[in-house]
Amino acid sequence: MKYAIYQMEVVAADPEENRRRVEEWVTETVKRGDPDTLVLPEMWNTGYALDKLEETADRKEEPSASFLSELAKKHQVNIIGGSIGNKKDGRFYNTNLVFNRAGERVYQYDKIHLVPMLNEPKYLAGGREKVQTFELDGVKMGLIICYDLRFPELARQLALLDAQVLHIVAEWPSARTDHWKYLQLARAIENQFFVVSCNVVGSHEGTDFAGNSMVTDPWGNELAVGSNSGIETLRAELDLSSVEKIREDVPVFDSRVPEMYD
Ligand SMILES: NC(=O)CCC(=O)C(=O)O
Repeated sequence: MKYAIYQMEVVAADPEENRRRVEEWVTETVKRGDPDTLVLPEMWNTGYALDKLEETADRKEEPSASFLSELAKKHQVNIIGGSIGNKKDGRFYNTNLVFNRAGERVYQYDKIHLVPMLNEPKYLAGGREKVQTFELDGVKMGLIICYDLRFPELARQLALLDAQVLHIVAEWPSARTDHWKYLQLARAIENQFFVVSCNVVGSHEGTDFAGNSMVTDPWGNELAVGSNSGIETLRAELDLSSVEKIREDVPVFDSRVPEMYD
């Protein structure tokens, strides 16, 4: 499966401009290569201007859901739609959306863990639905959002549901770049699946974002890494047969003793 990842700069509180950037990137990226799956970052519509969500956030995933669905259908490409600032049932959420090549929404997830360092608990409600897998082109996959990466239980839950690829969409600050990179390697190695991440660059109100979007294979090899501060398209091709091979060579899942952990 061929990936293209948009390490973008999000304009805080300007969803229209961000949609323009995403549409231009999707069109150019599909024209220049032949990706199967595109990946966008966290909160790509509103950025981290959380005090402006009343004016800028989607309402029940619109207009982002229709926008992404149309792009997926038009270009016949799967889209891991990062996440969006989203209002539903009177509260704001950090909501992920995934679309297949037919433009069908195959997954939706609200970020569970709210990050205190970016004031999320003051403005957002945390999702309370368990993570699930979804399928794109017959491959089982999972997704978590940024701070969720620090909670290994989520990634393990997805591995136990047989995910072959974990996506992480993020706006991770450069103050903790090492954590961002090492935690991804750990999640890939301990769960023996691919980890595909998409972070942003640029800054908002004194917080610089770390770039370093990554593709890591189930052995912990880095197949692609973005720069610290450049707007970039990362491309990588995943050989999904390596998941089974590595799980045979180092049979972690057969060696588990779940009654000792639960
Ligand atoms: N957007 C985020 O969730 C940032 C997470 C973060 O800064 C950290 O875990 O450190």
